[in-house]
Amino acid sequence: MNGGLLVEDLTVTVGGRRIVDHVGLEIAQGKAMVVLGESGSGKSVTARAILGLLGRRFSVSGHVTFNGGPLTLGRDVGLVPQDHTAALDPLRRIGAQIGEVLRHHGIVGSRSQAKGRALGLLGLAGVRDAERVARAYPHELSGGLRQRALIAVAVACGPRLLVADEPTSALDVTVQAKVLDLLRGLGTTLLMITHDIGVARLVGDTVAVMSEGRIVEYGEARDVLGLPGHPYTRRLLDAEPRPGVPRGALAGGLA
Ligand SMILES: Nc1ncnc2c1ncn2[C@@H]1O[C@H](COP(=O)(O)OP(=O)(O)OP(=O)(O)O)[C@@H](O)[C@H]1O
Repeated sequence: MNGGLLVEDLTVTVGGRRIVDHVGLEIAQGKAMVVLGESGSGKSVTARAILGLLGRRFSVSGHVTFNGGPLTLGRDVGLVPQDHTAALDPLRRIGAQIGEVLRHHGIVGSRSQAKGRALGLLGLAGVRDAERVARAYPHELSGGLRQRALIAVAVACGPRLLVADEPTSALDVTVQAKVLDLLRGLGTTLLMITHDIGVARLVGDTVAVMSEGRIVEYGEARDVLGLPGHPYTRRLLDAEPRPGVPRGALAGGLA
């Protein structure tokens, strides 16, 4: 593969326990992959291992390449974290937090340049009233706006890969759909982690289903979510609330 993300044979152990087990993933440039699985299946640890963000307690092996070379956090890849309350500094205005990322990476030299650029990034993240949001402290904003602010931070350095870990799980359904649309529309290669099949349907070109640290099923989203081959995927799909379909119908029908 020439472009995109390639993860080969990724294994993570902690305290003698293997929590990610020989995981391989491939995302073509500009495409979106969703890693889907229940809580504790190893999705977040996989994402953090790919980004090199796991602490020393974790032992990590395997290969990660992006566009054929090593992956550099900040320059190549932006992270949209799960918890927008914890990820923003409560004591600093949103504009200053975005500006700091821009200056830290040498993208702008002066404070006034940083300010202008921060407003542009908030606009890109779908914020209509960028001036007001830039002046606000995190607690003055809705969850949806805080998540958009984090997207602005994540895309500040023009990354070609975005990793988003449950980016909309704290948002209500309408805001969730808008933020997912936005992430999808940015055109970067996207790795999204979720336990929500609805999110996987909206975002994924491809879907990898994870259970107990392993990828149990992997393929085009329409195939994996339309006609799942693995019993675990069928159980996940069957637990999805859908109007008019009795629970158990899918697992029973395909088993
Ligand atoms: N710091 C840690 N020390 C020890 N074990 C950990 C640590 N972090 C995660 N784990 C274990 O690794 C496994 C995978 O966790 P992970 O957070 O990747 O799951 P997940 O699929 O992302 O779940 P969730 O959706 O709840 O975040 C779990 O069994 C978890 O207990």
